[in-house]
Amino acid sequence: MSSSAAPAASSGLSDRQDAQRAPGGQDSGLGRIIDGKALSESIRADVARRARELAARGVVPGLAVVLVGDNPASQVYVRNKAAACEKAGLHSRVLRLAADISEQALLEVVQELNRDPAVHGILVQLPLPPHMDAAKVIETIAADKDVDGFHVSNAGLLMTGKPLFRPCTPYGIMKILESEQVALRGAEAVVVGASNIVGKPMAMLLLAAGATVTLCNSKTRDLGTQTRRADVLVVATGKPGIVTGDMIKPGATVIDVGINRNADGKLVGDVDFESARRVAGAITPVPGGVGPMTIAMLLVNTLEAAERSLQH
Ligand SMILES: Nc1nc2c(c(=O)[nH]1)N[C@@H](CN(C=O)c1ccc(C(=O)N[C@@H](CCC(=O)O)C(=O)O)cc1)CN2
Repeated sequence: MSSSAAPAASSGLSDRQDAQRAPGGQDSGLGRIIDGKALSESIRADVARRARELAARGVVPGLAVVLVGDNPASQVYVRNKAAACEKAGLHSRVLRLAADISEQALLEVVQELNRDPAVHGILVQLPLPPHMDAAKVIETIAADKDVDGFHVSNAGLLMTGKPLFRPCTPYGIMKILESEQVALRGAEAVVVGASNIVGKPMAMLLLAAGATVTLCNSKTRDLGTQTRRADVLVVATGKPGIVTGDMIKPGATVIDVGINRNADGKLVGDVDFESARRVAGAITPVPGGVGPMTIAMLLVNTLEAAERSLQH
């Protein structure tokens, strides 16, 4: 990590990052580990409080989760979503469908949920089996129940600066940056990975917050030249170790979205954590960084869908 301790305005670091440096401008040598689990728990507690207020007005927020097939990771995520709902006082319904169900039958399940007034939020767990057109399935979800924020209408609203539902992972990352007091206005933000679920909406949210955004993809030449400019670096490629410490600007905030299992069965991100931590000002770990925030923000989106239902 850099040994200079310039003020936040010129270093590109948050106040908290600068404050963390030792007196005399000496660094500890390691970036701080951002605790996404703790932050997600405080958000979930707030959702629980708001859900109790809604319940007092006669509305229990309801989430329907559709799981097609038996992908082991998806089964865990869906179980965790249902458990998180229950803990926060939200009602959840999990619909488990066989891997060989027809696309038409799945669309009918979604349409039925669209009509159900007790269901405020609907999500179809991804990935879907290969015989399904995921985009078609997502477009079938009513946009005002699309708590994943993946529907083309919600993508358009986000792009034009009037978001209804923000996709949960990028939304969770924005909450992490806010809680870390990272100054985004005028900051250089680099997003590696241009998926519809994470990279593209992430770029939109950072842009809306005033950052200058570079969105890299799998064809970006000399990735390190781009990433080394970043005050805020978000990596979401699904490629373990694609970003190493030498590709990071000293003091940068590094957000690792990757969840990969290495040869030893250990979960690792897309960022090489050990080398990155020697350069970054702060970094999210895997596990315990972005992942828990994804589920917390799903609860927020579901709760807000239910709150909006009272306004109609
Ligand atoms: N319909 C959707 N499908 C998928 C989404 C999504 O947001 N909507 N995102 C991912 C999976 N996902 C949620 O669905 C998800 C992934 C990881 C975590 C998480 O908490 N990870 C933990 C580690 C968990 C483990 O031990 O495996 C962590 O990072 O600490 C939550 C949600 C793809 N599909």
